[in-house]
Amino acid sequence: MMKTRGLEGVVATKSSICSINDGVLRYRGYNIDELAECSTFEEIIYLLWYGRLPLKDELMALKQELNDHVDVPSEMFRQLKAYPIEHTHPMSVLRSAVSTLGIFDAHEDEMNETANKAKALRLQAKISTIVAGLGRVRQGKEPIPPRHDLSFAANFLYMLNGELPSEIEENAFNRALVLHADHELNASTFTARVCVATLSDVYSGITAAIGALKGSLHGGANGRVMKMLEEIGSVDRVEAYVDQALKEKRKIMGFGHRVYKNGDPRAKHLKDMSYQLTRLKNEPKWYDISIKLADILRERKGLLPNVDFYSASVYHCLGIENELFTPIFAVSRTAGWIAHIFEQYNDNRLIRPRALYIGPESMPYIPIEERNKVDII
Ligand SMILES: CC(=O)SCCNC(=O)CCNC(=O)[C@H](O)C(C)(C)COP(=O)(O)OP(=O)(O)OC[C@H]1O[C@@H](n2cnc3c(N)ncnc32)[C@H](O)[C@@H]1OP(=O)(O)O
Ligand SMILES: O=C([O-])CC(=O)C(=O)O
Repeated sequence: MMKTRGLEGVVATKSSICSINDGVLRYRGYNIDELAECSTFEEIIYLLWYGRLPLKDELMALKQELNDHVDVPSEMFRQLKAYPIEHTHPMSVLRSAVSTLGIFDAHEDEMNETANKAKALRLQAKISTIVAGLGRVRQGKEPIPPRHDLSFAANFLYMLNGELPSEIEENAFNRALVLHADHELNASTFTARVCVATLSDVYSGITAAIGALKGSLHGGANGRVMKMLEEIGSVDRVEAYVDQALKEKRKIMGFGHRVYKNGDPRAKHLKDMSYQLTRLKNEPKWYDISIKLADILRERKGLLPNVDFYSASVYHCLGIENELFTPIFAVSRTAGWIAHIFEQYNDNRLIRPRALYIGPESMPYIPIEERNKVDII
């Protein structure tokens, strides 16, 4: 029986989508550094789903298809407004919204490659509209209908902020989407694969994955990073904050990683973007606090920033509220989840491990009339 806590180091499946070897992250063999510099999120969707980079016309066709499906049923937003949004985390709303989207899809339970690809496309296009609309509704504003002529990144920022992003903003958001798109067998991807390995549908797989991404040990850390930076407030308060947190044995959000022990290769890109955007928006303190925090944690605990750390100040500078950071992570990771769902369907076997039972054995059943505490504990 396997006894590794949290399945650390366990190889649970074969995959040709994403690799992490010697601290180097690759999508389908392409180094993340090169993809972050050169590619668009639409290209990454193609790469993850179809296994190779697209040709020009293939990329055009994918962009067209995404744009064709970017509208969501008006009923979706009516439902969204009916949720008690003021006191519900947007990840919970998103979890319900994606599940609802499945209900509106007449082909939800159709199980063949063509139908699954069509559902994936609809989901990837619409999840962006839902998250941007949710961001608006949370601020008491009306959702803005998507445009059909913009890049994935620009359309999201347009639907959220009501104005076209600058080139710098569009590029930064595109790069963040590229960097978050997939990450081997992380907890939410594993969840999606377990779900669809029962031959459940794509919407169920993504809904399950959203539930897993929400947690603070996973994607839920990014919003909490910004909350922490705000709580710290200035560079001269960083040291005292870290001392107190470590004394109370609190986890510092955005640091540490199960797989990377010498640093997350995505963090340096987000760090550069954080520097650029905090200067551009005249809010340098978020970067300065982040740098000091990272220096102290490296010195004291050998802990290094993960993908969630610098993405916080990046999103903040793009005018996005903290609570929407994790839903945005989900918009990007949907590309990876879907690639893994396809891979799972293509060579499926039910995922059903065993547990090492450590509870009591051979307990005699005592009828309730005769039961007392001593007999049952
Ligand atoms: C997209 C993503 O999911 S990236 C991860 C996002 N999550 C976070 O940023 C939350 C903060 N980080 C963490 O909780 C962890 O580092 C995780 C969940 C990412 C990895 O967890 P694990 O691989 O299980 O490592 P584990 O929690 O056992 O940590 C090992 C040691 O480092 C410490 N440690 C790890 N991360 C942190 C942290 N962020 N702050 C303080 N201490 C930490 C642990 O307390 C533990 O110390 P101990 O051995 O003295 O008990
Ligand atoms: O791989 C992990 O465990 C978490 C992570 O960084 C991600 O999902 O991007």
